[in-house]
Amino acid sequence: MIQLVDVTKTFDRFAAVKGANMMVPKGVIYGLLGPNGAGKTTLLKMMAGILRQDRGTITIDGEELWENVQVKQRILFLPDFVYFFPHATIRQMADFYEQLYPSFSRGRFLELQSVFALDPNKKIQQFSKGMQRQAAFWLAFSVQPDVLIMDEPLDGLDAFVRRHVKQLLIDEVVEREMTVVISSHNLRELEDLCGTVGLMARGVVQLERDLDELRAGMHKLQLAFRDGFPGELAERLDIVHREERGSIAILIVRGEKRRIEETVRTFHPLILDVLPLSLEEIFMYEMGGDAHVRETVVG
Ligand SMILES: Nc1ncnc2c1ncn2[C@@H]1O[C@H](COP(=O)(O)OP(=O)(O)OP(=O)(O)O)[C@@H](O)[C@H]1O
Repeated sequence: MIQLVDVTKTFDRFAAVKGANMMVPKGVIYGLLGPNGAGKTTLLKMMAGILRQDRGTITIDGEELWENVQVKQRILFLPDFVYFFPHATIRQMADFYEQLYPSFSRGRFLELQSVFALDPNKKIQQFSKGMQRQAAFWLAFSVQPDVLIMDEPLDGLDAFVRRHVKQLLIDEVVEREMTVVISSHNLRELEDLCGTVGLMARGVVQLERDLDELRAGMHKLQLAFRDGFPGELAERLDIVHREERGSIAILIVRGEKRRIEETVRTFHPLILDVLPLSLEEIFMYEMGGDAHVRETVVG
């Protein structure tokens, strides 16, 4: 489990991360969402032990991270701009990773050659940007880390490779209980991958949600009543949004579907339809007040 408590990082008096709290259980894929400049990269670098926080604590399975070699050997960080030694080939980088990480698996490296289809003896700098990113994934999966932290890693990968990489991530989580933290400014990019999403804005993790719970906790209703919408019903529901289209009322309501239906039925509606909401719609309503964050994250 990764835990951040009251973590702050300031650059030249500018607080990029301001008292952030975050909890990532073992064996989940956690999506860190947020607009440009929200503080995601700064937070991930601290979580990977590359940057030191000014205040607060970061622990992995209860152990302090900073300058703790044993803990850091279990973590791999994939930055948004991946660095390779000048003139190095994938094979040479693999040799380097093998020295650095006791968990590096030569067998896994050879196995993944068929997935990534890159020449391991070619200089990485001669690959295209997307191919270099694939090389970084190939090496990362060969390291078999307990914790994989990635900063917008899917940018620049074509749809085919992206699907393969997502599947490999899911397999590693299911088979080895690897913990994954992945940042993006696009909810759509993460929704088929992540179980939990944290939303970061202005240096703070504003909300953390389990996506299944989020989906189960908000619904869209279409309702009609013989004598207009009963005022008492509005008081008994947790209404996030309401609009009228002729005699039909459209409501966005927080709560469990069965309970909402039971409550509405006691008012004898002529029409009661409960419609599913997309994750994007749910996020939009959850972040109602913050139009900038909402637009950047859900597009
Ligand atoms: N080394 C640094 N020195 C000064 N300011 C920095 C430094 N690194 C980050 N910042 C500032 O901290 C804020 C957060 O930056 P960060 O890169 O963490 O955001 P982000 O959420 O990853 O953004 P993006 O989605 O654009 O990559 C920005 O205002 C940035 O200018």
